[in-house]
Amino acid sequence: MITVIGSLNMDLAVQMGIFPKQGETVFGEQFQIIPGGKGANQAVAAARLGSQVNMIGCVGTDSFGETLRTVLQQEHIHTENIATASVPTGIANILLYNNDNRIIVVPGANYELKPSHLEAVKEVIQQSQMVIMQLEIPMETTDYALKLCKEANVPVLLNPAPAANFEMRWMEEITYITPNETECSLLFGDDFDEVLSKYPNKMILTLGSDGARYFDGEYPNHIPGYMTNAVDTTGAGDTFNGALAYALVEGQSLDEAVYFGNIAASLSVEKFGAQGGMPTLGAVYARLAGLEE
Ligand SMILES: Nc1ncnc2c1ncn2[C@@H]1O[C@H](COP(=O)(O)OP(=O)(O)OP(=O)(O)O)[C@@H](O)[C@H]1O
Ligand SMILES: [K+]
Repeated sequence: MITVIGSLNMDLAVQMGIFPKQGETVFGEQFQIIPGGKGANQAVAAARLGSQVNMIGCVGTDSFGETLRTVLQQEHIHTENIATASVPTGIANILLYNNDNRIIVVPGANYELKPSHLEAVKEVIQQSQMVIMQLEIPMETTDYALKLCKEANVPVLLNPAPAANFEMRWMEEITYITPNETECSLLFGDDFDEVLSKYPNKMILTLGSDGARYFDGEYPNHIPGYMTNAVDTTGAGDTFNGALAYALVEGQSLDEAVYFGNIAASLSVEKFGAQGGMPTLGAVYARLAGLEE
C-alpha cells in the first residue's frame, strides 16, 4: 500500500481571447473544471499503474470536495481517510490567455489538514510500504508525517513543490526527493553535479524532456527521457513521482524505477490535462517493449 499525504484541488480553467482590464468584464472562450492538486494527481498516477493507494488530505463540505472524492474512488483509491473541513475545497483558478497562464491557488481545506488528523489515521500511514508527499499542505503537518514515518521506518518520497514550503532539516528524514531544475536551484544551488553528489541515491533531479539524474554513490547517472511529441506537459512531474513510487514498491532498483518513471511521464505529456494523460501499467509496458525490440 502506498499512502499519499497531500493536496486535493479543483482546477478552474478559463481560456480567453481578451484579458480584462481593471473594472472590465469580458467574455471568455471556454471553461473547464478539472480535478487536480499535486497530492491527488500523484495518487492517481500510482493507482493507474496498479498500486493500492490510500489518500490522506482534506476537502471542504462543498460539491468540489464531493467530486474530488468520487474521482479518486473511480481510480480505486481509498478515500476514507480524507478529512472534511468547514472551509472551501482548495482551488486553482487558471487564466489561459495568449499562450500564457496566470494561476491563483487558494489552498482552502488543504491548509486544514492538521497533525491531529494524521495522528488519528496513524496506523494507515505506519503500515504503508511508502509515503508520498508534496508541499501543498501546512508545514507542521509535513513535519508530523515525517515523524510518524520515521517511527515506523516507512520510506518517504518527497516532491518539494512548492519549494518555498521546504525545510532543509527534512533531508535527514526523507528517503527520496525529486526536485525539478528550478526547485533544485532554489533550494540547493545551481551546481547540480555537486548537489547530487551530496545526496547519493536520494536526490533524483528531473530534467523535463531530458529525463532525470541522480548520483549512485560512485558515478553520476543520467537516465534520458523518452522522446515524444508533447501536447500538454501538465502533470508530467506528478506522473513521474507516482510511477517512481510504484516501481520502487514493486522492488525495482532505483535505476530501473527512474527509467520506468520517465516512460510513464512521457506517455502523460501526449495527452491533455494532468490526470487525463496518466498511463496504465499496460501502456507503460507496451512502450518499454517497443524500446527493447
Ligand atoms: N516533453 C517531455 N517529453 C518526454 N518526457 C517528459 C517531457 N517533459 C517531462 N517529461 C518527463 O516528466 C518528468 C518530470 O518533468 P519535469 O522535470 O518538467 O518536472 P516538473 O517541472 O515537476 O513537471 P510539471 O510541473 O510540468 O508537471 C521528466 O523527468 C521526464 O521523465
Ligand atoms: K498531460
